[in-house]
Amino acid sequence: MILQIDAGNSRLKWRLRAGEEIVDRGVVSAGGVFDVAGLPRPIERVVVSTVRSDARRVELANQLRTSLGVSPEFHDTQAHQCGLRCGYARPGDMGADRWHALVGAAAHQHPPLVVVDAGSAITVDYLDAAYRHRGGYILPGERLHLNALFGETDRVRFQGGAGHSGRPGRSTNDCVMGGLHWLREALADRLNAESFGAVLVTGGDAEALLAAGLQARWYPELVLDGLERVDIGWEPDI
Ligand SMILES: Nc1ncnc2c1ncn2[C@@H]1O[C@H](COP(=O)(O)OP(=O)(O)O)[C@@H](O)[C@H]1O
Ligand SMILES: CC(C)(COP(=O)(O)O)[C@@H](O)C(=O)NCCC(=O)O
Ligand SMILES: [K+]
Repeated sequence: MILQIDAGNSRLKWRLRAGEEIVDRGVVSAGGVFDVAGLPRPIERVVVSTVRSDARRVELANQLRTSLGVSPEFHDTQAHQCGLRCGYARPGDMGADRWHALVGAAAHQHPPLVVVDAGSAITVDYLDAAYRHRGGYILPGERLHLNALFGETDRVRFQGGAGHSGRPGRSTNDCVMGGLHWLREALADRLNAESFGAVLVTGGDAEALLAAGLQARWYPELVLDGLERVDIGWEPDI
């Protein structure tokens, strides 16, 4: 079996593939322990897409090697791979999750397309009909947004809560949660107003963006879908 890992800044997402079948999958939150020892065996290979630091990459590799006796294969952004061309002058600077999400999107949907990954950061990337990455945007994700308000102010304190009245807030909590909803709606409206191509959304806050009106197809494991295509050398039937 092959263990596929998407190690983001907030959570580690994984799934175990045996041929055509996904036999297990999971999410490990920040600070949580990835109980690798408890996974079904045998695991012959481990492939990883990660945006974490080199030190955290080494830590993950050591854990996997110790627990599974397998050295993970890390896949990073490439200038040209799976028929796609990266729009960065320095491809290695672009987060591997963004690159793999683009590959995964191209495998699900003929471009032109837009990929939105609502993770620790919200990323938006554009792939044209010739499979060329035309660049993108990086914004703070919801957790970072709320952490910044809490951490960088003395008096903005809130409990959270999903509901949004649609009216201006009359308490600190409602102002904060309403403001978060405003940002979701603003991003959804901005993307809905574009006509670049189909929008695909992934990431831990994807459902919140969809609930705020984003018109997009939801692929919860888009990064892992792309990592898998990179691993098997997939190419689009252009
Ligand atoms: N249990 C959770 N732990 C952390 N973030 C979560 C959780 N559930 C939902 N989220 C939301 O998902 C976002 C992180 O999404 P994710 O795609 O896992 O990020 P990354 O790929 O950057 O690790 C956070 O901004 C947070 O709002
Ligand atoms: C922008 C990101 C933090 C998003 O990662 P995530 O939110 O999934 O943890 C990640 O793609 C990254 O570290 N990128 C490096 C900078 C760049 O892509 O230009
Ligand atoms: K991500």
